[in-house]
Amino acid sequence: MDYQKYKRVLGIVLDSVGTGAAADAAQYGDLGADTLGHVGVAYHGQLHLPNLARLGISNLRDQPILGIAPAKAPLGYQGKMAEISAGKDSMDGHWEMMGLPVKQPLATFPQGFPAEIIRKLEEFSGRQVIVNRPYSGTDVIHDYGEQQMDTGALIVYTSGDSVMQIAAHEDVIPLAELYRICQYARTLLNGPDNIVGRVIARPYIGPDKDHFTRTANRRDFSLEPTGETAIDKLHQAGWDTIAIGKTNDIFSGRGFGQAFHNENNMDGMDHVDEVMGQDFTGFCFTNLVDFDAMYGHRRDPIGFGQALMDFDQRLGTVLDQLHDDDLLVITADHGNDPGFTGTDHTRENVPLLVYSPSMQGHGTLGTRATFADFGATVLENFNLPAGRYGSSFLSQLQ
Ligand SMILES: O=P(O)(O)O[C@H]1O[C@H](CO)[C@@H](O)[C@H]1O
Ligand SMILES: [Mn+2]
Ligand SMILES: [Mn+2]
Repeated sequence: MDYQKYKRVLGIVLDSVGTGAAADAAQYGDLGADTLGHVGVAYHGQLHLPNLARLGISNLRDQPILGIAPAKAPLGYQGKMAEISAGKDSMDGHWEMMGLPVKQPLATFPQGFPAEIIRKLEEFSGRQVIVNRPYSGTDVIHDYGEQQMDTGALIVYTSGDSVMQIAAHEDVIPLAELYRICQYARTLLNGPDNIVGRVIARPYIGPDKDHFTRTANRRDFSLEPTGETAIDKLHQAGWDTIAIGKTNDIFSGRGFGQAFHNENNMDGMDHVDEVMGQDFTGFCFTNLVDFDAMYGHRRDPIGFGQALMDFDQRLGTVLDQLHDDDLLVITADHGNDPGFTGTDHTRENVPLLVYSPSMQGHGTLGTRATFADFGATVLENFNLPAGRYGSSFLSQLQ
């Protein structure tokens, strides 16, 4: 089988690393949000991202990130992508990248989930449901974790996104049982009345409320993709499709030939190194979730910046390992500005950094009208027909 330019495409999604408010940010209450910009401000010019800088992370912005000068001759091509999905969650972002924007808003529950759903959940699990309203996931285990341990209840909570999250102590509800309960909850939220993007298992450990921590045994039970994605097309055509991290969960595993679970960002980068050592032909789709889960939702710009610097260091190894016929694409799925009010995602454009050592030139890809341009480019590279959304920038990469 023949491909156009690149034998391996390595996509890395820096979860929630937005690069400034989207044109429609006001509709989401997110005017002025700028994840990368505000992390830079929090560091007073001391944020050091040499490899992202070489790839042009500051070049693609109207205002450079504080302390990161735009590269004079950046490596490869850079731009931004705007989102057309009717949401700003991970599922919307990743599905749209793969050609399946979520056009109808999914259900959100600012007042908590309907009594009928809670009743069924209690009946199935034989456990009481507590909380049932929007909450920060770290606050909710601090405030209700001890009650959860004493009673064996399920902490059910949500956010501004279309998510049902279920938290339970690992010693009180074994993981297998928690996952089973989440899988059942999934079946209650597939429509037609309530269509919810994700049910997320949120296990935690620790002796008491001041020492509870969430574990890497989080699992996302996503809605089954409602149409064909670029991953499906690649897989059906016989190309290799590899998921690293949450990407596998986000597509309900559909279309991936191989999948790795990440313990954290550095473990995710270990998997990237491992996969780069494989002789595959196709697409590897990585998600690094710590930016979002550990720092964005916690509104911790210093932690966020440190995670970016840690990633940047690992990126250096990736750049050294790239083959001439590899294409590296670094992007994000939404924003989560740690300098913004609240604890929710922010509607932002996302960076688009595209590089192969075989490139002779460099240049700009502008502001892409949809995240789907990424998937469209991958499809064209592997000689597959374009979907309804997205336009390929493959021919611009010289
Ligand atoms: O506060 P935590 O539990 O991290 O939850 C966050 O994680 C969800 C998925 O990104 C978001 O919708 C938000 O609710
Ligand atoms: Mn995300
Ligand atoms: Mn999030």
